[in-house]
Amino acid sequence: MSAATRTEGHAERPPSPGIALPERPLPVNIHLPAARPEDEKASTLQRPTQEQAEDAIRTLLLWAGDDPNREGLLDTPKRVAKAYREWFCGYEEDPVELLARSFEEVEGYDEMVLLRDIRVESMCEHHMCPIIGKAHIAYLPNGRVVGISKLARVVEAFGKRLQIQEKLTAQVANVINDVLKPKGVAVVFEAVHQCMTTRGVHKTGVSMVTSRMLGAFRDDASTRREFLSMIQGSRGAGGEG
Ligand SMILES: Nc1nc2c(ncn2[C@@H]2O[C@H](COP(=O)(O)OP(=O)(O)OP(=O)(O)O)[C@@H](O)[C@H]2O)c(=O)[nH]1
Ligand SMILES: [Zn+2]
Repeated sequence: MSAATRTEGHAERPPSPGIALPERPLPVNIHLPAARPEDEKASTLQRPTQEQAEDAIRTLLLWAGDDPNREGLLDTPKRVAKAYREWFCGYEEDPVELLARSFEEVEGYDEMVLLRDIRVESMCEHHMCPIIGKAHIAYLPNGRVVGISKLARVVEAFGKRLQIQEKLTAQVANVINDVLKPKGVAVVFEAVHQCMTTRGVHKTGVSMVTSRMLGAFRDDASTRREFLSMIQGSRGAGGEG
């Protein structure tokens, strides 16, 4: 379906005041990092206008079987377009930049740093349904540490995109490893996929667990065990989704 699809009655719609648009303008070109350098060209896309995005949502309202021109739905395209700015704000973030500032005055601290139970809100790229859960991130510093909130920000930056959980897990671990160059990184995600609970197979109480271990966490079983035992008490995706 084209994002620019128009629906009947669009021209007669009254203006819909009252919904403030986000202040920060979106870049017109969408640049997605290419998996391989040869894909670089194909990954630059033109962003539709706000009007085109709202038209696309009107089309989906019709597709759902409702009338986009009834009073309750008049502002919905604008609201949904605004909500997309929140749900997908990760595309505007650079995770490398988030980790750029680190601190070396750590008095030789070289034990594990663990951030447990980081709330995860992502969106499944197959159905555009929420993925809700928790992440646990640990690393073994190699002379420097990062501000601890930055690890949670990295989860946000990759989470607030269209994802599959395996890729999300790998991206978080890889960027910490690449930028901080620690002795090891361990990342575990536990999440409920609403595409499995609210539709399709309709299985509730199921969470998906993914992990990526790098460096010492991959090579040394006792380091990995220590990490796993430290997150043991907080297992579970949080009962949501
Ligand atoms: N591996 C993986 N699969 C996911 C993730 N999120 C959703 N899926 C699955 O992606 C699959 C897409 O399967 P398809 O057969 O193409 O889509 P579908 O017909 O809607 O599948 P059903 O969900 O089984 O109804 C489904 O099995 C989903 O459960 C994820 O993060 N990782
Ligand atoms: Zn899905």
